[in-house]
Amino acid sequence: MRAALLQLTSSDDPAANLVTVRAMLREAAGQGAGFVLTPEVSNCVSTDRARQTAVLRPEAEDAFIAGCREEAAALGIWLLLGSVAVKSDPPEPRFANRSLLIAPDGGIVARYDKMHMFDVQVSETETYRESAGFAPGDRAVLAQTPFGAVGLTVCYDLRFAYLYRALAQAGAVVLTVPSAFSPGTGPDHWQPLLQARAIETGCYVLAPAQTGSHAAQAGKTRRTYGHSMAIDPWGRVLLDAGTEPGVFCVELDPGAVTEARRRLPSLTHDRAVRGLA
Ligand SMILES: O=C(O)CNC(=O)[C@H](CS)NC(=O)CCC(=O)C(=O)O
Repeated sequence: MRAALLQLTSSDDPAANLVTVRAMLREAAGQGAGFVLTPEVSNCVSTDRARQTAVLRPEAEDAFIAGCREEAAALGIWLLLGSVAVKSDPPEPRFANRSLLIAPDGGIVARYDKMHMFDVQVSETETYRESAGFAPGDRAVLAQTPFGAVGLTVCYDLRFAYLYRALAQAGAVVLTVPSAFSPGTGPDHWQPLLQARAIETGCYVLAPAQTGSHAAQAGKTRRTYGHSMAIDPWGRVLLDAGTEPGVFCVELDPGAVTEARRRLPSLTHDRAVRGLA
């Protein structure tokens, strides 16, 4: 199975982003990919609440999602919309940061709302308050596919190892981490965390990312770290996409999951943690 990671510099215009993503989906399918993954908030990178309120829609009315489903069906590919920002069901006023897995017939087979909110002051000049705009999800999601069970996560979730362990112990062989990682944390944390999650679980870790300078919003330019990555179940880096947008392919071998877990079966060696109460 060939997977393709799309590295994007999404703008705050969902219609323009759709045109870009559809072209890249065709390029990925042309390169033989049967599973294509996009980064966090592929439909709209924006920190401007008024702009988001104007352009974002509930999932069922979102033209970006509809267009991507149509393209996936036309190409006959599996598609992970790493995440899309969508309006939540009332009365929740905040948006959902939602990962959608789309089957080759265009149907949505799994949806996961990002659980951990990035409420962090990375430095004097870099502060994030994700929970102000987004409502966190409260359940993990494992999706069955012909290439194995896929555990859905998003970006900052990466720092919470228990989620990945639970997904792997529930049967995941692929873990997805679509992201818009911050330039202040990416250089030191992104790759080691992705490798740790792969090593701990014996899963493939697929992490398509936003990259570069996004449209200025409310006077501030949003920057993201890029470096979309694929890690194999032994923890080796299969792909580092650098910082330019593009389509990046990797080969997935289900046998590699079995082999990594045979050599290092730590996933079955859990002990209860006692003595701290
Ligand atoms: O706000 C949006 O447009 C979409 N959401 C994001 O970009 C989120 C919250 S600001 N980014 C992260 O989770 C980065 C985590 C990170 O960088 C780390 O864990 O170090």
